[in-house]
Amino acid sequence: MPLVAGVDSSTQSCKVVVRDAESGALVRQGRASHPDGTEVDPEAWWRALGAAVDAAGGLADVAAVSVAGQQHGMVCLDEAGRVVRPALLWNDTRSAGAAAELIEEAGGGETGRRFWADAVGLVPVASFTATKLRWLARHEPERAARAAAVCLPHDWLTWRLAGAPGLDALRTDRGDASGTGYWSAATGEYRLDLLERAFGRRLHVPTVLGPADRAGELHPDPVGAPRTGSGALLGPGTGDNAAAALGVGAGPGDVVVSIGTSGTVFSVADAPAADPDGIVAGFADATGRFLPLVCTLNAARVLDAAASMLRVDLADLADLALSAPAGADGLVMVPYLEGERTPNRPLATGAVHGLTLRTSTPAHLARAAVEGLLCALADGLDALTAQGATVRRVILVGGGARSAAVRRIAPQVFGCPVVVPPPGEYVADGAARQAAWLALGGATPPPWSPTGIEEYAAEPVPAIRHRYAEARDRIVDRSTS
Ligand SMILES: Nc1ncnc2c1ncn2[C@@H]1O[C@H](COP(=O)(O)OP(=O)(O)O)[C@@H](O)[C@H]1O
Ligand SMILES: O=C(CO)[C@@H](O)[C@H](O)COP(=O)(O)O
Repeated sequence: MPLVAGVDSSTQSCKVVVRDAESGALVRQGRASHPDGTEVDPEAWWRALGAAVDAAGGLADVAAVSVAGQQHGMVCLDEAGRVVRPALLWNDTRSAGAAAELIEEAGGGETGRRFWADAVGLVPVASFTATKLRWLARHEPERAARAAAVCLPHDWLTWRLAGAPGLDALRTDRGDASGTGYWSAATGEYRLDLLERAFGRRLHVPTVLGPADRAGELHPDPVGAPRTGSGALLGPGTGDNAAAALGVGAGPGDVVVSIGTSGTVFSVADAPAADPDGIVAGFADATGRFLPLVCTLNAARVLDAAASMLRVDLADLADLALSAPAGADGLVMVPYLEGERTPNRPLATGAVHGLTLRTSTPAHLARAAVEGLLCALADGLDALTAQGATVRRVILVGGGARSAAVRRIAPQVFGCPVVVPPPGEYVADGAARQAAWLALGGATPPPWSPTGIEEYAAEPVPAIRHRYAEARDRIVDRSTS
């Protein structure tokens, strides 16, 4: 049976799975950490990929490899293919002013937002690649002058696995291209005029491949990546959310909620989204369809922060949260710890409301943290529904789905059944499924589907969301002094 490999180069770490192409059975896996920070030298991803591949027993025996990665990160390359500066990641908010400028230049307000939504399915926020290019052009003109090409984290890693064979060999896919702000999921074409509007001139961009197209071949000895072997096919790869949809096999009525560094809420759709409010991003998926998506900046790290404040580990945090009553007796946490993208409040800080003697306990704070992060995602679920998505059930994935409290409180907040696949790497799995599609051929990906799914149901508790909605806008921006 042929083996295939899938990579998830996400914000906090790199994960590699090796699976049987036909059955999808897991054969081996590995992971390695990424450095902290919102700007990262891509070489650190390359080293982590090498370590994760090594931990997964190498790639010498695989028939195909696909890379999925964190979306939107700006990787600028010079004529010789060297990075011109560390990549600015999706959660770097320094380009918030650039986003506002791009909307203003398109007519401002509702007119400007509608222009961008109609053109590329997105309204600029700090996360998107186009706004990062504007920031680079304005703030680092010398580095900007050296840029010859721009690509995304997964494009760059795929290109390195192919041996970095010149800028013309850069490849991407619809899913990740749709998060740049200069490629339209609706038309399937680049808008290089918008890239030029953002950056001041055109740059070379990767060729956009179809869902099971070949991006190249694994180089026999890509420098620094141990035991890769050679000759395996390279898939087009995709953004991490599109890969997760493929990994869990999301179908009609399924909304995927991923609680990783980002919180994302998305579904697979037959038509592109164009939300002039900018809440729902009109991405493409990894099967030739579309992926309307809402993304928050604050998700699993809200749990990390609450656990650290309470000096407990994540398992104890979950126990504490479940020991407090639903609604935490009115204690509400608005979890904008890194500013926020949805709603677009890049300078916002988090807040805790409703402190009384009764609610001043570790259990109440733990509960408020879990409920706050879920309420922010529930707002995303409402926005997705308003754009036409049907929510029969939520499929919960990402590191945060390992929390028993998140799993049990989620149906109370979302108001629908929540299913949780067994703990796993669904982004890497989606990439592996894409690689299997390439290796085996056919009109659709091989029919892998996760087994051992657990279902969580609970009576909805609308008071949790009402109380959160009252507190949501009572926040203060970060001090800039
Ligand atoms: N048992 C757990 N309970 C709560 N959170 C967890 C648990 N295990 C891992 N996490 C959190 O998951 C996050 C990483 O999730 P992951 O989906 O891998 O993120 P990313 O893909 O953005 O790198 C970390 O912030 C980590 O604290
Ligand atoms: O910006 C988005 C989606 O628009 C994020 O979802 C990134 O793609 C990062 O993902 P994680 O590392 O949190 O999985």
